[in-house]
Amino acid sequence: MRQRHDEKKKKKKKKGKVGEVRLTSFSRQHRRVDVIFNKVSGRRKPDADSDIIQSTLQRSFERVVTWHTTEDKCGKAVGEEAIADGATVLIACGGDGTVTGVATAIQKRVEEEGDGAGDLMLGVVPRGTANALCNALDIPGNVKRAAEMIATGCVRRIDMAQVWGTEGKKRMLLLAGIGLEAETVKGAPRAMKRALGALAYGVAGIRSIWKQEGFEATVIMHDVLDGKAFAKGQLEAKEMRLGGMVLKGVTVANAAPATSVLAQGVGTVRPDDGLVEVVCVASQTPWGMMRTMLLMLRSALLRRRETRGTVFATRARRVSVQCDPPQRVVVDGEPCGTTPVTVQLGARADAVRVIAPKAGAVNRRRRHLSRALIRLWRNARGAALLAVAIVALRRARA
Ligand SMILES: Nc1ncnc2c1ncn2[C@@H]1O[C@H](COP(=O)(O)OP(=O)(O)OP(=O)(O)O)[C@@H](O)[C@H]1O
Repeated sequence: MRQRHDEKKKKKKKKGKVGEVRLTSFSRQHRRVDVIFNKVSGRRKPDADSDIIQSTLQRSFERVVTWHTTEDKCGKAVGEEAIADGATVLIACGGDGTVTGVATAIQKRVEEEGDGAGDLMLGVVPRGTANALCNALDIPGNVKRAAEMIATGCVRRIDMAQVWGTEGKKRMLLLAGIGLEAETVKGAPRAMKRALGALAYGVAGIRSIWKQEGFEATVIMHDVLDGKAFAKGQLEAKEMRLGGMVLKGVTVANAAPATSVLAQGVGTVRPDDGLVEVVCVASQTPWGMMRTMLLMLRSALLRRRETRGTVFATRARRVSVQCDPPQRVVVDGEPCGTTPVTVQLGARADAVRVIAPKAGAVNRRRRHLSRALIRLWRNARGAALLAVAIVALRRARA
C-alpha cells in the first residue's frame, strides 16, 4: 500500500502541473541557445546588454550564438535562419515586435514539421519600450535577471492567433488594436520612445483620446464562451453579432498586462485558454473615455469584470471587425493596415512554448498589492470628502 502511494507521489512529481514543465535539467538537455538581438529596441545600450546576456547564458549553456536583426530582416526572418542552422532554444532580445517575429518563425516550423520540429522554445530578454509580453508572463524586466531565468524557469504553452488584415496574414501573441490603440502606437514613433521611454505611450495615448473620432463598427464573434459574461452566468453562442455601435476602439487580446488598458474589461486576459478577449469601448467624450479607462484598469487590477454600458467585453475563438470609416490596425505594436480584420485561434493554438517563471506566485503578490492600493484610495477619498463636508459645515455656521 505504502509502496503504491510512494509510486503515485513520484509520478506526480515527474509530471508537474498541466501546461508547465520544470526545467531543472533544461540547460543540460539543450547545450546551445540562439540569441536574436534587436539593437535598436528600447533605450538601453546594445553592446553592454549583449555582453551581459552572453556572459550570463554562457554560465548555463555550452554554446551561445548571437544573430542580429536589421531594418529589413526582422525577428521572423532571422529566427527562421537560426532554426535552419539547428537552433532549438531561441531567445528574443528586443521589444514585442521582435518577440512576435521570433515566435512566428517557431510556430511556422512547428506547423510545417509537426512533431519533427522537435523541442523548439522561445525565451525572452526584454529590451523594448513596453515589453508587454514579459509583463503579462511575469518575466523579469531586468536584462540580467531575465537571462538568468532562461536556465531556471518553466515552459509555459501560450496561444498564438492568426490575423487576416488588408496587408495579408500575420501572427499575434499579444493583441490587435483597432482605432484608439492603433492611434496611440502611431503617435509614439521610435524617436519619441527613445526620448521618453514607456511614458511615450502614455503621452500618445492621452493625445489620441482627444484625436480619435467615433466610428461605426460591426463585430462578429464565433464560439463565444464566457464563464461570467455580463456577470449573469455562462454565455455560450456559436455566433454573436454586434452591429451599428459607435465606438472609439476595439481590442482583441490573447495576452496583455494590466498596463495595456484597452485590452481590459473581462477581468483577466488569459494567454492559454484557446480564446481571445474582445473589448469594445464606446465613451464618446474625452473625459468619459479617461474615466472608462480608469475603470478598465481597475478591472485588471481587481480581476473583476467591468459591466458599465461604455465597455463591452467577452471571450471568443474567432472575431471579425468591420468599421465605417475604415480604421488603422496594429498587431503586437506593429502597424498592420486597416479594417476589416479577422483574428482567430486555430487548432494548433498552443504551439508556442515560452520559458517563463512559474505562474502564480508573482500574480498573487500583485493582486494583494493592487487590493491594498484600491483600499487606500477609497479610504483617502472618503477622508477627503469628510474634510470637505466639515469645512463646508463650518463655513455655513460662520
Ligand atoms: N537593425 C535595425 N535597424 C533598424 N530597425 C530595426 C533593426 N532591427 C529591427 N528593426 C525594426 O525594429 C522593429 C521592432 O522593434 P521592437 O518592437 O522589437 O522594439 P520597440 O519598438 O523598441 O519596442 P516596443 O514594441 O516595446 O515599443 C521592427 O519594425 C524592425 O523593422
